[in-house]
Amino acid sequence: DKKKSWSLSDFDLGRPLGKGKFGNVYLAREKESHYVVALKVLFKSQILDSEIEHQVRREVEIQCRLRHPNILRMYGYFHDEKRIYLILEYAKQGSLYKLLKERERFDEKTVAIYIRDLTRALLYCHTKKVIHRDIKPENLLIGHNWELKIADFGWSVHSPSSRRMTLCGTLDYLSPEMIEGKPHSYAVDIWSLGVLCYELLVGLPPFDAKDSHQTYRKIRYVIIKYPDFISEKAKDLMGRLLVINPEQRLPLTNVLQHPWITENAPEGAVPPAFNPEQK
Ligand SMILES: COc1ccc(/C=N/Nc2[nH]nc(C)c2C(=O)Nc2cccc(NC(C)=O)c2)cc1
Repeated sequence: DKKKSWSLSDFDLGRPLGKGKFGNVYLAREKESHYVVALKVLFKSQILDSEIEHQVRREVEIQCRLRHPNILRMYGYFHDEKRIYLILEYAKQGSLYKLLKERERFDEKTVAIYIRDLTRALLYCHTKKVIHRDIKPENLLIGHNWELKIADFGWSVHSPSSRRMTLCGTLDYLSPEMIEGKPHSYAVDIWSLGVLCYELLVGLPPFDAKDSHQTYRKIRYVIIKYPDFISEKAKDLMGRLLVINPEQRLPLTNVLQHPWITENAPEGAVPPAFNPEQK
């Protein structure tokens, strides 16, 4: 419940789920209800040194307000003298990044389901005036029933924004306007939807290159090669998302009506269970 103020003594701590730059994520169980959560522990010292306090504050205020089946819930937060603790939903299967590494790439029906669910989550975010700005496999978690959850709103902002991004992590998902430091809007999430669709189908991001200059160049001129196993309809959708001019990108509502989505992810279709032995 919202009123309660939480503290570490309310939880039994479990195994570490992952180690991040600013702290670690632990499996945890609330003592009274036995409810299982993920506790993201951030070190205040690290946050103050990196001057990302505003970013953490924004991540909390945004993620606490969002309620959607494909967005990882934040139930609350608390802090002690050294650390900030974010009480997050536990997504059992881990990151889509891990799953993609294990399976190399996914079939078109699975990818269409993930793109459908992600599009619905982004539509919801955009109605709440939130741009995620950092959609990539590392920031997408997979729940108990293999459903996709957008996590890590550390980079999200209230639109419109032209906040300079210190470029950390992969460049592969940056849109042309973000590379040029131009004011950007919701359309950056539409661009990254196209990048993600390609990477899930192929196993490599579309603008992958040996160095960042080549990646920049490929992004700015949208230089993409589609392997021949990609269907015409999938290519058509990606071609309408990976468009230089943000205004000309396919609006999210039209993504849900695209034939590749309606034919491969019909209403009610759910992601397949990935059994470890299924290769
Ligand atoms: C290493 O194998 C793993 C298998 C499953 C998990 C599940 N993580 N689930 C989560 N639920 N809510 C949150 C937040 C998380 C989470 O942050 N996971 C996480 C964090 C950092 C790295 C990873 N790594 C992987 C491989 O998933 C997962 C985490 C690790």
